[in-house]
Amino acid sequence: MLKREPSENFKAVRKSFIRANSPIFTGMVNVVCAIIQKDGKFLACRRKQGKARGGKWEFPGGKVKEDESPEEAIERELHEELSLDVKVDRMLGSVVHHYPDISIRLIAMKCFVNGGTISLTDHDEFRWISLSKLKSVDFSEADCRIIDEILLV
Ligand SMILES: Nc1nc2c([nH]c(=O)n2[C@H]2C[C@H](O)[C@@H](COP(=O)(O)OP(=O)(O)OP(=O)(O)O)O2)c(=O)[nH]1
Repeated sequence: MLKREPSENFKAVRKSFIRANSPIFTGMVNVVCAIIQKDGKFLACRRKQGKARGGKWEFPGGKVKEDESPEEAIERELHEELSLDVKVDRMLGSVVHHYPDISIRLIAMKCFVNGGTISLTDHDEFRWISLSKLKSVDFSEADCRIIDEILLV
């Protein structure tokens, strides 16, 4: 099948869309997190002490850089932080959350693992958690909303 490259116009529109969502315009930091399932359980990681929200559990990911798409960001972050090669299946949704130090738009991306084994750098523990147990884990506030508003509906 013929694979067409995106046109220059499409690339320019995509770039300005990403810019328009940058913290400079919105005052909000875009953070992507990966929803990865294995045998019906969800991958969660605990942030190291000393980091913002240290000790809290989260879905792994990180901040989207300027000129980076959410898909590129999640693939980069999972590689950097967990040594996992992931591919995005689809975007599940997002929540906006205001912490005292930062306002974030947390974007949940359903991903599948393409390769690698988990090796932690920014987290000190990881777990596979069943849907019914998600509510009993001490997740960051924004992630609790991802659980309530996206995963449990
Ligand atoms: N990665 C991630 N961050 C989350 C989640 N939920 C949540 O509230 N956060 C917060 C924690 C941080 O304040 C912010 C993301 O920062 P981060 O430290 O993970 O980002 P980063 O890897 O790009 O790190 P850095 O370069 O700023 O150190 O969003 C989540 O599920 N995953």
